[in-house]
Amino acid sequence: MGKIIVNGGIPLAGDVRIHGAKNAVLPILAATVMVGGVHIIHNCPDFSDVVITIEILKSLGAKVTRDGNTLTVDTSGALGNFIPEHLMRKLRSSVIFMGAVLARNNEAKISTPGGCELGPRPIDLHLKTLAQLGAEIKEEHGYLICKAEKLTGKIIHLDFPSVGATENLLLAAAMADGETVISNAAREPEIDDLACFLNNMGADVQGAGTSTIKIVGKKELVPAQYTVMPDRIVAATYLCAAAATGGEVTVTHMCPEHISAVLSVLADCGCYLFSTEDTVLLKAPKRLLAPGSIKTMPYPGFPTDAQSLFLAMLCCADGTSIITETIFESRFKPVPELCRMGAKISVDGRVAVVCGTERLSGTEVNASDLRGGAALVIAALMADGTTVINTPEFIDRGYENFEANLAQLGADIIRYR
Ligand SMILES: CC(=O)N[C@H]1[C@@H](OP(=O)(O)OP(=O)(O)OC[C@H]2O[C@@H](n3ccc(=O)[nH]c3=O)[C@H](O)[C@@H]2O)O[C@H](CO)[C@@H](O)[C@@H]1O
Ligand SMILES: C=C(OP(=O)(O)O)C(=O)O
Repeated sequence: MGKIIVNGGIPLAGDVRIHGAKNAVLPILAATVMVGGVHIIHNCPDFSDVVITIEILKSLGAKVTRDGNTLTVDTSGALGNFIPEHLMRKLRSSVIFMGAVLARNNEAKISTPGGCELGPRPIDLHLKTLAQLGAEIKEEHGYLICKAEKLTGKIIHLDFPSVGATENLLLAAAMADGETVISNAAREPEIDDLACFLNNMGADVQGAGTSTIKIVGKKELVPAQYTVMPDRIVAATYLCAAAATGGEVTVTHMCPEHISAVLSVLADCGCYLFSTEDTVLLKAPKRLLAPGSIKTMPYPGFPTDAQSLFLAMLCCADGTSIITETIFESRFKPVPELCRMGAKISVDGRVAVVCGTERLSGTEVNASDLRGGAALVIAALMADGTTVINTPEFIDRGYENFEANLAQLGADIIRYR
């Protein structure tokens, strides 16, 4: 088990470049199996969720090579329809292979996916809506056996705008017979990115990024070349780290429009922000102001994936912040660890009340999920003294060169593997 050691109290300064988005690249890589041939994926970050997705692709028969941030994925031989449970359980996006493999092979055998433990994460909406397109799905010995002689386009209403269910539907509908219309679709930018990749493969997807998506099924697709969008949650992470430490940081190669809700709260906290098309400069005040209340919502609302980051950042703000988590049942896991560092946070169900304190003090804490782990690093950067963060492997799921980037911004941070 590795650890991250941080000596806090240094305001971050400088520039940091944002890598490709985890939640975009994973479904895009899954979509490559829909048609045999050589796909080239640029701006593909190198972290453990991508490494596992590559293992899944290989288990299906694909050949994958990396040259810097470009992946070449040859899916000519990716005719497998079985994904072993030990790979499925390592990440959430493994479930998107269901739509992809079904579209190519009319058959898929997978187990339920993993991902961060944030409370129950059922896949009932994925199963229900794929069944509406004509898939028959049975559960046997812990595996989901999915079969579809033929997938047929339908008008489908999602009871909740689930990101993953929208993605699975996009893939299955892209090669179905006829037209599919998804209403109450998820509007996250990663959905639009996946749709753009599918359209590069010759699919006909219109309206992605809005709540109504129309897909006209195509009999054949072609391999594609694509550049993955920047990671909006990673951008939010560096901005929060800069704000928490009273720093001045420019985040580059990002899309400010994707994090409008995050930028608006940072401005309420007293930060000066200057955005261009693909950069954000943040100058933080000496002490942040508590922004009042934050409520996580589906896009374009405040992202649940940024909630833990703000929770940590606001521990030392002037005033009381109320954070309501509406997407996941159990996403306040870093709270006990932050309290051990001196934070004053009380949680009642889905609401956390953070009473800003003057200072946090370093101690030994345990990361237990991806963003919660990043949040502990933010707390450590603003704390007095030394903080040891155990199990940083959770952070490795979705951040490339995290400690090196923070060190580049002036942080005193070391990673032991
Ligand atoms: C790999 C990836 O892209 N992960 C993101 C994706 O996760 P994911 O795709 O799992 O998120 P969903 O939008 O599907 O889930 C949101 C909520 O809907 C519920 N639900 C979902 C599906 C379903 O069939 N039944 C059901 O009840 C979930 O339990 C959760 O409470 O979107 C989340 C919400 O923005 C983000 O936090 C994750 O980072
Ligand atoms: C919850 C997250 O990821 P996943 O859905 O892959 O667990 C996340 O990226 O914060």
